[in-house]
Amino acid sequence: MRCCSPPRPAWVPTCSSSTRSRRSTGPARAAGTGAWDWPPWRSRSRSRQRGSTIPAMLLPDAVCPHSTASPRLGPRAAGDEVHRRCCRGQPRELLPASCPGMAVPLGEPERGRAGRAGQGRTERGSAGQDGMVQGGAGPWDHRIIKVGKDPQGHRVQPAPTTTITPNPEQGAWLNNKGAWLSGNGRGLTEGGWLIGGGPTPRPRRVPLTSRAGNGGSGPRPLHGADRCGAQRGGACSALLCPRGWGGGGLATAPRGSPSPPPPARRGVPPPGPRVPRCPLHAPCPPVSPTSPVSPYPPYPRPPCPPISPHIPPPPQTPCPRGAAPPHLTPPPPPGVLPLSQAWGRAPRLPPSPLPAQRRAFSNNKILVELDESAGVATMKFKSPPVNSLSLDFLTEFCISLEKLENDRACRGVILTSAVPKIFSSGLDITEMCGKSTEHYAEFWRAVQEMWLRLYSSNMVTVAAVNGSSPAGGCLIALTCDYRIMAENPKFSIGLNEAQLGIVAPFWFKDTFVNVVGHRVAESSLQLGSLHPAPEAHRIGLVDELVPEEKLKDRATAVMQQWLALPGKGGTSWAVTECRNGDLTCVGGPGIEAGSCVSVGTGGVGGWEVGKLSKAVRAALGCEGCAWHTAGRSAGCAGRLPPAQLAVPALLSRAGGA
Ligand SMILES: CCCCCCCC/C=C\C/C=C/C(=O)SCCNC(=O)CCNC(=O)[C@H](O)C(C)(C)COP(=O)(O)OP(=O)(O)OC[C@H]1O[C@@H](n2cnc3c(N)ncnc32)[C@H](O)[C@@H]1OP(=O)(O)O
Repeated sequence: MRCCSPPRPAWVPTCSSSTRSRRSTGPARAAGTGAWDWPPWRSRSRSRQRGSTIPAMLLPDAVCPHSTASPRLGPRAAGDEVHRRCCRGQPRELLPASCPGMAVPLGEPERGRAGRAGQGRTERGSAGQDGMVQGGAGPWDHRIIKVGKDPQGHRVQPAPTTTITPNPEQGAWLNNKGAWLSGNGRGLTEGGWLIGGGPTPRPRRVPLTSRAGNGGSGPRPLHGADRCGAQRGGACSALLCPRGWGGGGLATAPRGSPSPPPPARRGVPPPGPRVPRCPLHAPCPPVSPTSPVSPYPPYPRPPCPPISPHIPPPPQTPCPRGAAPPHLTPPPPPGVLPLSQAWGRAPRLPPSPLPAQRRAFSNNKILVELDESAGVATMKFKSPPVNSLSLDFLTEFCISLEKLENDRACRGVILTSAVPKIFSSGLDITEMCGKSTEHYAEFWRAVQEMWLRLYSSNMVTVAAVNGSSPAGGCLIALTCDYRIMAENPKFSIGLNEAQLGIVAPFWFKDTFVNVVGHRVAESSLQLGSLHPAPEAHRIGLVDELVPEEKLKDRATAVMQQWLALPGKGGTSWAVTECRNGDLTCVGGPGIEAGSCVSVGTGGVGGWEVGKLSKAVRAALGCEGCAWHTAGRSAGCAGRLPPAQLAVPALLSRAGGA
């Protein structure tokens, strides 16, 4: 029986052959032992392909680290507790009866859960993941088992067993979370992801009037009290609860969405007209200082981000980012509509007509400054004396990252410290002794969460290491795309756990190995070495050294370099045509015509541009189909009309992956 997925992300696989083969050290059973690595996550090479790998499985109950059957998490009580919270995010159909998550009555409307899907809740999103559907006894019975991003570029994770019901009168589709889908049955989309058909094992029709929640594109506001799992007695995670993220805004239909207005729910006044989702227009949600049922210990929730005074307040006002900049909209190839025309959405944010817009938000331990014009945020750790990674820090880190992840204006993050001479001292040692088992479990979960979110961020991440960075601090730097360190030899970095008499977790190790190579990692880990900056550079632990006063500028320059690339951080889209069994890029900004375009293994939007391996091409063997890829800042808005896509064919040729 399958149980819960990792704490996050929790995509449900569509195919065992999905992308596992592309991982160097992804989740796998240890040979002969039957044991599973945990957390099931990819590692990456330095020439990583962001978004090209995904967690490829739900974990069986026995290997869920939070389940009582897991040998990894220790005492049963802690396992139960965390497992319950973890599994809260899973469709109940997939939970075993033994799962503590099943303690929540099945009959209860899943409002809090539904609210997770696409409402400010971001899933560690591999940009290249597609929605897949199992089933379909009729043309409208589909079980979405994996989804990706919504049309605005926000990742969504609807419950993996979404049932889609047609609403013929309005020519659209409604899933069992109340989210509107658009499409024609062959190319249904939810949250911007194409879904297909097939027989449904157990189609579940949900009467319109009993639907609760909103799968992400529905009209109901995010921040109502009934949106929060905490309000119904369910577990509410600060990271999951939309109210934990002040900038979530309204979960409304994308601009130009063909979705019809939603039906009124019984007892619920019909919602107002849909308005474009613009974080700057989002009303500040009510924020409760603490949540009694939060799996996190009470902590002051971050205040809502300030709304820039120059942004007109009414949400109905057309978003100033709405129009596509002409110079960024490349001419489409013959017969192919520009993505923005095809779907009525801007493929990316226009440059602001105003002077550089900067926004900042801050919580107790992290200061975030977002330069909207550059699309780059700086996260400054400000938790003196040493920026130790306490539970509070980790929680705020994840919230800040998620905020930025949800912000279309942000495409890259620079991590640095506001504390002189210290980047981060690593895990807060005081969190690791004299606390309850539950606290340990919670703390460790938060450590993993931080790593997972950062590692798999769709934003370009650059560590500007302006001080010492032992252990967990080093992990943060390792988890970024690029590391620049101040060239002060007094600053050191490394995984020094051995010196503390503890062993770096294997995923610390894997991340380290990916950066410095096996042998260097081996000896460094065994000795618990802290490498002075010059040595760290020599062994490849950091990518470059610069004088401390130039660190910021250099990080900014590197970021610009990364963001100029198409794909993950880039702003380009490209269209490919299949000619003679090959995929040929017909061009796009920053993409040379004739270059290969990575199509991953199915799906639309968000794919990175890069080399398309012969193997993938052979697997796809596409003929006469068109494909496109959209960069993140295009908000993954790029979708060709279904008629122009042959995605199902591609998917089937790719083995359903
Ligand atoms: C609980 C469930 C999970 C269990 C998991 C078990 C397995 C985990 C296995 C491995 C993962 C571990 C990862 C880690 O990150 S462990 C932490 C490793 N960190 C260190 O070893 C850093 C130790 N600190 C230093 O080296 C230095 O403090 C410094 C270089 C960061 C700064 O030096 P300096 O400027 O001279 O400051 P001080 O040394 O005087 O320190 C100031 C102040 O800060 C306190 N402090 C330092 N580090 C930490 C820390 N990691 N956590 C908490 N507090 C820290 C230090 O004690 C001083 O406090 P004060 O005496 O009260 O002023």
